[in-house]
Amino acid sequence: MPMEPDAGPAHRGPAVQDRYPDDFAWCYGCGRHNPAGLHLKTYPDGDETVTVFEPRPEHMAVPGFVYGGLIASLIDCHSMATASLALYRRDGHRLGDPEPVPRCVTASLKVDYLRPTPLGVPLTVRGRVVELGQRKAVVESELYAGETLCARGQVVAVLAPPAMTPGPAGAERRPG
Ligand SMILES: CCCCCCCC/C=C\CCCCCCCC(=O)SCCNC(=O)CCNC(=O)[C@H](O)C(C)(C)COP(=O)(O)OP(=O)(O)OC[C@H]1O[C@@H](n2cnc3c(N)ncnc32)[C@H](O)[C@@H]1OP(=O)(O)O
Repeated sequence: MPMEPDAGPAHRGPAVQDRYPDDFAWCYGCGRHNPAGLHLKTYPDGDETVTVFEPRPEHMAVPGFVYGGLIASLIDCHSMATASLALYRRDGHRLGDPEPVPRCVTASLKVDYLRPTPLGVPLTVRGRVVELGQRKAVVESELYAGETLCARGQVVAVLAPPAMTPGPAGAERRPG
């Protein structure tokens, strides 16, 4: 049976971030072109999305626990990708289609830190769209360490204006 292009993370098709336009793929959290970035990858999983990331020792808050800013970054980039995928699907596309996935920017990011997040284990972020507008999506994401729910985010994503270009024309692009 042919592999469904967005049938879920088990199939390891393209990640949402693999399909952002090149000019918009420099984000510190998830830009595939940013050599110093975290390179987060978000995959569809049915009506949800999933990102798995194992924090490094330098992502420490206190020994043994993850820095809250990293947790916010995971929820932010994962939720943007979730919103982008929902807008892409709403336009009739599936991940793997040749058209690039539209890029969203974060309008609002709220994170509830429910319990300390341990270092040394992979973290899983799961997200779902709870409101989809013409240019806007509201996404709820949950971050787990193993089976333990450690943080929950609510994020408002807005479609980036298509005509805008990042940085001066012709300039060499640098991350940051
Ligand atoms: C890196 C900065 C990029 C800035 C943009 C550059 C151009 C795009 C180029 C390339 C895109 C790729 C870039 C990669 C990005 C990587 C991810 C990040 O790190 S993002 C960085 C942090 N985020 C910002 O810096 C956004 C700054 N804010 C804004 O630019 C505007 O406020 C923006 C675009 C978010 C909205 O402005 P409006 O004038 O286009 O649209 P309105 O009408 O105000 O809002 C649209 C809908 O969103 C709701 N909304 C807006 N702000 C909200 C808020 N704070 N809370 C709740 N809802 C909000 C509104 O109520 C409205 O909802 P209703 O359609 O009426 O239902």
